[in-house]
Amino acid sequence: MKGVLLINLGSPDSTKVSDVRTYLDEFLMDERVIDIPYWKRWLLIKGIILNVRPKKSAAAYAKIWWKEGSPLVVISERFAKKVAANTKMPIALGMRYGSMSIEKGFKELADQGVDDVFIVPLYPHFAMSSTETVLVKAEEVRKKLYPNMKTSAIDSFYNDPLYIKAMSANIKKHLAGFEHDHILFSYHGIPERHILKSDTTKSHCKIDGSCCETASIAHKTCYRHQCFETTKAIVKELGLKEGMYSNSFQSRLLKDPWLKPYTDFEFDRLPKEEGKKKLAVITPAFVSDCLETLEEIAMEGKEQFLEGGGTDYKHIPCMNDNDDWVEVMNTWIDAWAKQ
Ligand SMILES: C=CC1=C(C)c2cc3[nH]c(cc4nc(cc5[nH]c(cc1n2)c(C)c5CCC(=O)O)C(CCC(=O)O)=C4C)c(C)c3C=C
Ligand SMILES: [Fe+2]
Ligand SMILES: [Fe+2]
Repeated sequence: MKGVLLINLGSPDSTKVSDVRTYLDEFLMDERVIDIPYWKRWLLIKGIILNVRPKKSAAAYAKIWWKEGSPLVVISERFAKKVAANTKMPIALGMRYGSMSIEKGFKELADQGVDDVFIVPLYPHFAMSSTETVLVKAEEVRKKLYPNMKTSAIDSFYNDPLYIKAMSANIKKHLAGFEHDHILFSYHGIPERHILKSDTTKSHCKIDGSCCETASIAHKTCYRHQCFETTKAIVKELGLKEGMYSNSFQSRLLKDPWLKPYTDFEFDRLPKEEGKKKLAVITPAFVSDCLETLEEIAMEGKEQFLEGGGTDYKHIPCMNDNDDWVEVMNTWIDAWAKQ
């Protein structure tokens, strides 16, 4: 029997510093997230980061936490429930990190007699720290616990016309009544070196981004190219004018260079250097709202932009469990099931 496993990133169990530490330990010890030799990662994460970061992150989570739990988890559960209501196929949800694990998701499907699983990482764009680590972990679990199960995975959907249409409709709905002079497309950042590591041709991708407009098979796994393509497609769908929008990358950690321009620098630069005072921010790398959108963009970003000279600011919510997005997922699932 066929079934679907939706996989998102995951959150701590609560905003307690100890729970946040456990979650960050699993997340940051992932070799596809902090991609340095094991002993160096161990010293950096266990010796330094886990002594300071959990307290700071726990305080940030406390600002956005819902009565039902982490917004990312609650929204993903609501989404999965709605998708399940529109199909006869069993639908399960798992998280790459935290207690709502990928193992649990597989078990739920296996218990219902599923032996052919469609894996859907809930990330539109490929990155080694998001899609790849999900697929590697899912394969590890399958091999170890369900060796007779068949699996296949959805392709990155950054330019899928259905995703673009649903995203654009969501943006249009939330922009209504908000007068703006600029739209910032803020994507989750990654360290620049990840772009080179994920280049399957080992020659196409360049740190400076001069490669992203030249067609290449490397773009199948190029996060920056895929982000730019999402922007272009949404711009086309919404008919946005040149000069009225731009891209940036958020959520840097540690000192290495990450993809540029940095979102927090843009919050200062746009009002000061470009005279943009009324800003709408959209976050297409996230299908559900989470710490990085609700705290970093909707709260911290707003404060920074207004302090820097901006006058109006709005974060456009992610698609979350809206009906268009649910319908898109059901269409993809049906298409896979018919193959
Ligand atoms: C080196 C560190 C990180 C990389 C690389 C990275 C890539 C990456 N992350 C997401 C999506 C999310 N990240 C979220 C939180 C988060 N991310 C990092 C670090 C890296 N992410 C940390 C340490 C945290 C935890 C919070 C913090 O301490 O700042 C979240 C939100 C989770 C939630 O519970 O709400 C998401 C979603 C993507 C898509 C990505 C690569 C493209
Ligand atoms: Fe992240
Ligand atoms: Fe590129």
